Amino acid sequence: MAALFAPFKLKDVTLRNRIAVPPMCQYSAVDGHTTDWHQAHYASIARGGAGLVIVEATAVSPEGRITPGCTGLWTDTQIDGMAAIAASIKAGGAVAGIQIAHAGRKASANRPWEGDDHIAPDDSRGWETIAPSAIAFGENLPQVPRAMTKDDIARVTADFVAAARRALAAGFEWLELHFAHGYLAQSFFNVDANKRDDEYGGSFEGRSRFLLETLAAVRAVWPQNLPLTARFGVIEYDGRDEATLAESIRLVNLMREAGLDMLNVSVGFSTPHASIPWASGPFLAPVAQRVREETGLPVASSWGIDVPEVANRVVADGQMDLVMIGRAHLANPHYPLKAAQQLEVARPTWVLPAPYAHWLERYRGQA
Ligand SMILES: Cc1cc2c(cc1C)N(C[C@H](O)[C@H](O)[C@H](O)COP(=O)(O)O)c1[nH]c(=O)[nH]c(=O)c1N2
Ligand SMILES: CC(=O)[C@H]1CCCN(Cc2ccccc2)C1
Repeated sequence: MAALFAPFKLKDVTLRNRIAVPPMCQYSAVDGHTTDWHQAHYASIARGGAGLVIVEATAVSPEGRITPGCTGLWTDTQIDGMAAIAASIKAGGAVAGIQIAHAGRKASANRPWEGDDHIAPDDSRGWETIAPSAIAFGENLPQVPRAMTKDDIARVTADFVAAARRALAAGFEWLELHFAHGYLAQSFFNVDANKRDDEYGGSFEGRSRFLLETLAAVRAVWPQNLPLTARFGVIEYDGRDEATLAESIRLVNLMREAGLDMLNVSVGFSTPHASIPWASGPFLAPVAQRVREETGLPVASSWGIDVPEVANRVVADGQMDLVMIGRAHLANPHYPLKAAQQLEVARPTWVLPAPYAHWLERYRGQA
């Protein structure tokens, strides 16, 4: 049995295999509401055979969006569209997950293919951004955010709780907190982005407070029998990796104690000056393994792990429990079929739903 196609049980949820479609923004929402684009995108990708499909970073408030085209769960009218998507993912045979997020100082930006930069200050499409401190990300995101007050912090944590409730109402069974990629939560933890001198900054405890408080608040409303996970950047590739990793693992252990069920290991993306080893294949797999071994949590990870044999090996070797395979699914929503064929899984076509699998199985030897 190929390790990649072994089922995976977490709390009361069982995935049919170790292939997860990670959250991938579609930038196609209208005032945070999903559209036909999302419905078709998620339904088709879920039919491809992945065990888990996680819906894109979904903002907990309007100012928490990255771009005006990002989805939201900040108001009840956004639930119906998400409920239809969750139902389609389940109908495709995958577990329906969703990631909830606040973009912090990276918010109020143009779509990647429309500049990938902050919306100009005089452009009415944009909005004021907020962050732990009045420090800009830089380069294409030069806008200096407003430093959050304690009331802002309490409100955003409450927004995460409200969004989690809406995600549950929509029928999602897997919730991921977006604590990575230089967005609000990551920036609270990052020593360069967070220069606060109150209890939400400074020491490790201060910089961890927002993440731990928000995790605890969401855990209290998310059913204990359903997975509550977080995507968190444990490394920045900014020259201080060992120190960052040590602190990050310390925080992940505290998250585990606060009820986190799994960590989705990612990169911090807190600075435009990082040296990320993109060309090194599955560069994050050894980091994921270290987190898995030093926290005892199941871990997922990603970044360039799309060759089936490589994806299979990182699971077989115990580096991660789930492989988040993103862009390869944009290129081929039936990626798991290709993986099943290459890994010589029995009756590979049956990773697809019966209306497809039956007829493909009859054409043996088809590439
Ligand atoms: C178009 C698009 C959109 C997003 C992403 C990527 C891309 C390409 N990624 C990162 C993604 O989940 C994944 O981790 C990376 O793409 C790396 O995996 P692959 O190398 O693509 O398999 C991403 N990550 C995340 O945590 N939340 C998100 O909403 C998004 N959105
Ligand atoms: C929302 C989120 O976490 C995403 C938004 C799109 C860019 N993502 C980061 C990314 C960088 C390089 C290649 C692929 C992805 C982060």
